[in-house]
Amino acid sequence: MTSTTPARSAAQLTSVTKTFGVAPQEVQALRAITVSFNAGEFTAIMGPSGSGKSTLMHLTAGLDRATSGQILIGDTDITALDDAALTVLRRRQIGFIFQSFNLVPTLDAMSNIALPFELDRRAISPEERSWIDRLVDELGLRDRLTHRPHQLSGGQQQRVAIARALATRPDLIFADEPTGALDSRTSREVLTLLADASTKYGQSIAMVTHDPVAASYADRVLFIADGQLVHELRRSSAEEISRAALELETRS
Ligand SMILES: Nc1ncnc2c1ncn2[C@@H]1O[C@H](COP(=O)(O)OP(=O)(O)OP(=O)(O)O)[C@@H](O)[C@H]1O
Repeated sequence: MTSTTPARSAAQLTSVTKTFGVAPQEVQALRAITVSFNAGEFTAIMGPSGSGKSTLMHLTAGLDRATSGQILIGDTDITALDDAALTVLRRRQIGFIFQSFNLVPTLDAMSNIALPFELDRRAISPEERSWIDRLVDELGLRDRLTHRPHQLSGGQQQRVAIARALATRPDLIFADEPTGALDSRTSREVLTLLADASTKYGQSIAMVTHDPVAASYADRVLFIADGQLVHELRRSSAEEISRAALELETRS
């Protein structure tokens, strides 16, 4: 993308708040957050434990509802959608990579990868088939396709989860600590693949991580503290990201 091309927003949050529970026990998990995730951009989300990272991701992905504010996915205001419409939008436009992989234990690797199509009750087109073939090869899963999750290593399970999230080429991908369970070599492969998905295929990736090395693969890093956006860095080294995180922690 050149600097003259206006960035297309894959998701836009405006003054989004999220409150859990009721007074006097209520928790303000997000406090009037305004942020956009552009198409083709890889964003890392960092912040201390309990700062609201997962909540931000879950609301933007339509897995939970905001207390107030507006969330656009593409041009659609998801805060105005009913649950059925939200489920369809999520299935078609959003991919998830959870820390726990969320693979179906009774299905083999290929069936897990094809699950989003199955759930959407549609056949895989020839074009999609060749894309999936490519993912399978790039992720080194070719000789593991008939294995079920318990027959795969943690890193292989994570790669199946990543192939599944990318298979339908969703506009937006959310990843919660995607490299948490991986060794450093597999982590690098996974992060490179996520970065490629954004640059080569225009997908918008939002990744929650505690790891400055993982965050250094992103185009920008958002720092959240106490439910608010407190800092943002453009592409930075792991050292710069660590330093910023440390400064923000000592400030609070
Ligand atoms: N379902 C819930 N009910 C009540 N409080 C919640 C709920 N989910 C999150 N919270 C609270 O909201 C705040 C933000 O939580 P969140 O999980 O978004 O933080 P996080 O930054 O992702 O933390 P971590 O890095 O530890 O995963 C925390 O104080 C948490 O206890």
